[in-house]
Amino acid sequence: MPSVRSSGCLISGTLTPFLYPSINKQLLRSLRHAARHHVPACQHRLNTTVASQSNSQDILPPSKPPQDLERLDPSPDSYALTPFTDRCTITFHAGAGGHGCISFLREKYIAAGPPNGGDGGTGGNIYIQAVRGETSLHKLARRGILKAGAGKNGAGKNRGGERGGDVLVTVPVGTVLREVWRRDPVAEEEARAYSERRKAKRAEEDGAVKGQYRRDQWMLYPGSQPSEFRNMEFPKHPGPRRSNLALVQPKAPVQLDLDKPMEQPMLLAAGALGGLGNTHFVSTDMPRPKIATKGEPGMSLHVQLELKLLADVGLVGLPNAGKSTLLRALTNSRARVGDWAFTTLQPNIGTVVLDSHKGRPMITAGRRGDPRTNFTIADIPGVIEDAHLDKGLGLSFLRHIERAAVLAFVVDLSAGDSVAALRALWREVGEYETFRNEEINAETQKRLVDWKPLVNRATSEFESDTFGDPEVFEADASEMPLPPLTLPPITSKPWFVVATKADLPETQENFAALQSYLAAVRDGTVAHPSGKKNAWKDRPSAVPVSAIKAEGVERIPAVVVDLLSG
Ligand SMILES: Nc1nc2c(ncn2[C@@H]2O[C@H](COP(=O)(O)OP(=O)(O)OP(=O)(O)O)[C@@H](O)[C@H]2O)c(=O)[nH]1
Ligand SMILES: [Mg+2]
Repeated sequence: MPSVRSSGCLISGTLTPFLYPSINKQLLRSLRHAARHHVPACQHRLNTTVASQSNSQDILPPSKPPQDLERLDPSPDSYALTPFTDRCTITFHAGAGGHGCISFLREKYIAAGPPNGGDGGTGGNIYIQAVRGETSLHKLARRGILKAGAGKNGAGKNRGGERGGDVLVTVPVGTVLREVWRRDPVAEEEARAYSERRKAKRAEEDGAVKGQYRRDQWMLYPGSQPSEFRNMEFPKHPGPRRSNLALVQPKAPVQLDLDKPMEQPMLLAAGALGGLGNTHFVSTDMPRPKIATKGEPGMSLHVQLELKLLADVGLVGLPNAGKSTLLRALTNSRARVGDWAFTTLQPNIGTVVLDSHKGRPMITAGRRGDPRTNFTIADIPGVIEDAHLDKGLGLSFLRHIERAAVLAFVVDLSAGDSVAALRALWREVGEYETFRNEEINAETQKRLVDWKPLVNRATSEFESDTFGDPEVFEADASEMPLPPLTLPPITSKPWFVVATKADLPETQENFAALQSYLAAVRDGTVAHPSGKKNAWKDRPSAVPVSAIKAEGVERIPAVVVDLLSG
């Protein structure tokens, strides 16, 4: 019935009386009636509150608007694939400096005035800032390279070049940045100048050398003959120069653990200085210098970014336990839900807003006393038996579990013994922890023997004074993996259990068994399900919910905030 559908969409619009004044009230009423019976097709697009006549309405409590619950049991195509990346490498290029200008005053009756070439502009800086609200590194992973703007060249009338544009890199809170390699042309030049000075000292000839100049350092007046410069005595080159900002740059190799939101951006790589205009080279011998210096080239920094903290809460559960449905019930997430295992293939992050900023704060607890207005939840792919041996989606998602502050074990009350399910989940997590510790130990051993940190190569040259081995430079350092991050043990994290599908019949006994098991763990009469000694067991609790009906989920934020605040 395409005609009815289109008119159904039409009548809901507020502009209808103006656009279609001929449609009388009677006709509108009959169209509305027809549209009500054909809502599903256009309701999605209109986002109206027209009541659906679907079967699901029978099981819904009358107080809830139906569309709120429809999103908890969506059709397979009603989801958004949120891009997600928790580790990436990226190269930052700070801006190069603009060149100095060679110019002379020229006015009426002053045919050949004094020099007035301005200096080149400074290159743009690279800043980094950890902010709340970002949950993934996918935007940076897609860029691969980020360049700050180069400084503009100087101009006549002593006008300096414009500064290059800065780049601000925003990353999620909990990102770890580690330097893989860097190329700092100014440091290389410093090393070169140092070794040349030593050579010159030996030959007892320092200072200006007639007819000898490095073409890559100087700008030459285009109107002159090359022979002019061949016979010219060049002034001493000012040498490699750095901006004062470079002093506040973090020392090489950069290692940053950005685990708190930053109020101000932090400088990562300062832009290079611009070249000097020809006014700087005026002397009695050379009153009208036809030379200026080039701008310094900008530095490059290749770093690895890794999310140490993925989200405040990680949902850990067997496949099909209802994790994605729970995330949809708690947040605005559009995670895919399906009645089959491995519906979720990569983490989905949702944000639970605790305070709507209307009236008094609802919950004012935080890790350092600051008011917490929201927290994030990560829906992670389902864990299966022997996942720690890389079965199923294996280690990749266990890695994500390690990156949550609080673990929420999601067990399906309708799928057999939930105590056994919880223990199976903990067994995998515990095994993974053992496996990871071994991995880190092995890595440390290896690196003690043959791993050299990838330090600033120019600095190492400077120290060794063995300039000029290009082979050392060309080694592809990006291939060299960095050691794994050291993270707090998973078993030390606070945890609780979300018992889902409590709306299904005969789930009460299962939940009662789960509760008594948790009470026994708390009291110490039963060992911690991971089998680890120092595991967290202060106050594990179980929350029964029906995620599909959004019942019982409102208790979860309070439990999470309690565990997050320690
Ligand atoms: N009756 C009932 N069904 C539920 C509930 N929660 C989820 N389901 C259903 O269980 C099935 C699996 O839900 P998902 O949310 O996709 O499960 P999952 O844990 O994310 O699954 P994977 O992503 O494969 O690990 C879907 O058909 C849901 O509709 C619930 O509280 N009650
Ligand atoms: Mg899922």
